[in-house]
Parts: sequence; structure tokens; C-alpha cells
Amino acid sequence: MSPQQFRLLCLPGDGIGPEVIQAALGVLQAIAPALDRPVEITHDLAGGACYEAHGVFLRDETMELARQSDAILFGAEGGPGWDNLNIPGGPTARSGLSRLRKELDLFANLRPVRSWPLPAEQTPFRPELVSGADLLVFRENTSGIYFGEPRGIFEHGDRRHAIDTQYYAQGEIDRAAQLAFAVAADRRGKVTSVDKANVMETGELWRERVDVIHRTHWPQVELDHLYADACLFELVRAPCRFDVILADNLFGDLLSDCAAAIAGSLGMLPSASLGPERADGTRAALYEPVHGSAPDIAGKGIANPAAAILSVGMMLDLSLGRKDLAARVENAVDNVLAEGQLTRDLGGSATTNDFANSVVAKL
Ligand SMILES: NC(=O)c1ccc[n+]([C@@H]2O[C@H](COP(=O)([O-])OP(=O)(O)OC[C@H]3O[C@@H](n4cnc5c(N)ncnc54)[C@H](O)[C@@H]3O)[C@@H](O)[C@H]2O)c1
Ligand SMILES: CC(C)[C@H](C(=O)O)[C@@H](O)C(=O)O
Ligand SMILES: [Mg+2]
Repeated sequence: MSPQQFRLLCLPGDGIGPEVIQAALGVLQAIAPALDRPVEITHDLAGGACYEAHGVFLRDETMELARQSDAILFGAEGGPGWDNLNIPGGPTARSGLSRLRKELDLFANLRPVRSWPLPAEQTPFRPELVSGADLLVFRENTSGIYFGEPRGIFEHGDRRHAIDTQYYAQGEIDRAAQLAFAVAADRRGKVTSVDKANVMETGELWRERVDVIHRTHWPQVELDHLYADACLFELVRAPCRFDVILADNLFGDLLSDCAAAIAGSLGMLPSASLGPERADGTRAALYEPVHGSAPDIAGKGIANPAAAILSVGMMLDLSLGRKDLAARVENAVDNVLAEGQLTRDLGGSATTNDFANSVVAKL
């Protein structure tokens, strides 16, 4: 019997999305012969590119394709022309990515961050402060203020009011905590849970449930709690103290961009968004760089493709079960950086393609 195909849906999106995804697909193509399954890739539009062609940020047909795929590789979406169109229907109508996250129930967003072999002046920190940093921001991805109701802008007399709602159900916190502890158990065994339990009811419930899940299921993993503001301070003061940072949707978004400074650039942070485990042991999965469409550098061929390439690495590990190949990709990126082949965001002059070709050569 021939091995089962791995169906990958590729959604490059907007701005530098297509540029970094093309680079990442080059790396996937180079490593594919080492896989025991053929990879079948389908391409489609998402984000502003989709809006221009079809008047929506993600088509129903694409959503269906996503459901049938083993994984999705996403570039980036958005840009000045599309971010504030005031489209009714909430976040899933305003953003293809939000629709994918919500409708595929991709509740677990894993955003690993590490220090890389970079020239000392390429991070805003003293080298001895960031050297050896290796952490993972575990962001709850399908609830919180991104999706809570009520939301909207309302007219009242001659005044306009805007509402967003931070909402968490116990089960949403529990499943995020469960998986964050499991991820930590496979790393260095430490979770720092982040909230604003001092001022927010959702924070109070968050802390209470994380404690219960810890006590009941993961007493062997070390747990501490930090308020989100203090956590941001600690992240830049002493990044090496962290292993897994467990945070809600908004705090996780903020913490991961901040942590990108430790890695040297937003262009260095990959991510995986995973759904609940299914009966056959697999999970719905979307892989994407943490960064956005970077309109300021789009179309110039100078974007750093490392985040997209490392996202393919996460896919090899988490959806294809090939930690060995994921390590090969990460080591190749590490070696290219160590040799000083740097894109402009890291102070060098390598183009997107130069960098990707060098990674392929080092696989
Ligand atoms: N996941 C996503 O699709 C995603 C994430 C964040 C922002 N966005 C969207 O992207 C658009 C721009 O947002 P923004 O400017 O706040 O964030 P951004 O991440 O696009 O860019 C922030 C800064 O980082 C730089 N940068 C980002 N990625 C880079 C890379 N790979 N190589 C080199 N430099 C890189 C940019 O040039 C810019 O200076 C907005 O429409 C926003 O909504 C999308
Ligand atoms: C584009 C936007 C919806 C998204 C978010 O806020 O989640 C982005 O910033 C991210 O980090 O993936
Ligand atoms: Mg973000």
C-alpha cells in the first residue's frame, strides 16, 4: 500500500507573506525526500489578497479545504487598505486568520523563542543577558477579548461607544493549561502563568484553574504566576528564567512580539496553532510566522524568511512526527546565522532568497 499523502494547504496571504512562504516551501521541498509520506500542496488566497478577488477575507471553500487538510501553512495577512474597513460580522469576518483559528478550534498557539548566534549589536540586550534564552509563549488562541461578546461600536445620542469583552470559560482555561503543562514536561519542566488576577475577574478564574490543573495533573512541573505587566518586565530583565509562559489570547500576543526582541527580530519567531486531539491522535494544525505582512518592506525581497522556515520545522515535528527533520531545519538556520548570512532586519544584506538558499544548502 502506498503511504498516505500529507495534504498541506498553503495560504501565503499579503505583503511579505508570499515572499517568506515561497522561501519556506523551498526548504520543505528540499527536505521532502526524507519524509516517508508524499506532501501534496494546495494553494489558495487569504486576507487582503482574497478580499480583493472575492470580497471576503477567507472563502467558505477555503475553510472546507482547511478542514480536509493535514496542516495549513499561513504567511501573513492585513495591511493599511484592509485593517479598518469596519466590516460587520465580528473577527471571523474581518480576518481570514481569525476565522481559521476559531472555526478549526486552534486553541493552542505555541510560539517558541530562542537566542541565535548573532553579532552582539543585533539585539537590544547585552549578549550575556539573552545568550541561552530558550522559552515558549503558549498563547490561548480562540477566546478572550479577541472573540468575547458583546463587542462593537454603538451610537448613543451623539456619542459613540466601543465595547470589547474579555471572556473565559473554565473549560477554555483548563484545556490550554493541560497542554501547556504537557509541553513544559517535554522541555525543562516549568510553567509561568500570566494574568491580571489583581484587577480582572477573568484573571482570577485563570489563576484558580491553572492551579487546579497543576495540582491535579501536573504536580511534577514547576509552576509560578506573574502579573502580565511584571512578566513583560521580567522577560526583558531576565529572559533565561523562563521555560513555558502560559498566557491568554491578548497577553500572549503582546508577550510574543516583545520576546522577538530577544531573538533579534520578529522575523525569527515561528508558531504552531493546534486544535484538540482527535480520535486518531492527530490535531488540526496551522503553522505561521508570528510576524505580520510588514507593508514597509513588502515587495523588496528583503524579508527575513527564518520564521516561516522554522514554522515548516514545527510542522515536521508536530504534524509529521519528525523531530529529527525539524532539528535539521533549526540547525541549518542556526548555521547560516552563525556564518553571518543575515537579512537586513538583523543588520546584514542577504535577500530572502539568499537566506533560504543557504538554509537549503546546510540541511
Ligand atoms: N499573523 C499575521 O498575519 C499578522 C501578525 C501581525 C500583524 N499582522 C498584520 O500585518 C500588518 C502590519 O502590522 P505591523 O507592522 O504591526 O507588524 P509586522 O509584524 O508586519 O511588522 C512590524 C515590523 O517588523 C518588521 N518585520 C516583520 N516581519 C519581518 C520579517 N520577516 N523580516 C524583516 N522584518 C520584519 C516590519 O518590517 C516592521 O518594521 C497589519 O495589517 C497587521 O494587522 C498580521
Ligand atoms: C493579525 C492579528 C489578528 C494577529 C493577532 O492579533 O492575533 C497577529 O498579531 C498575530 O500575532 O498572529
Ligand atoms: Mg501579534
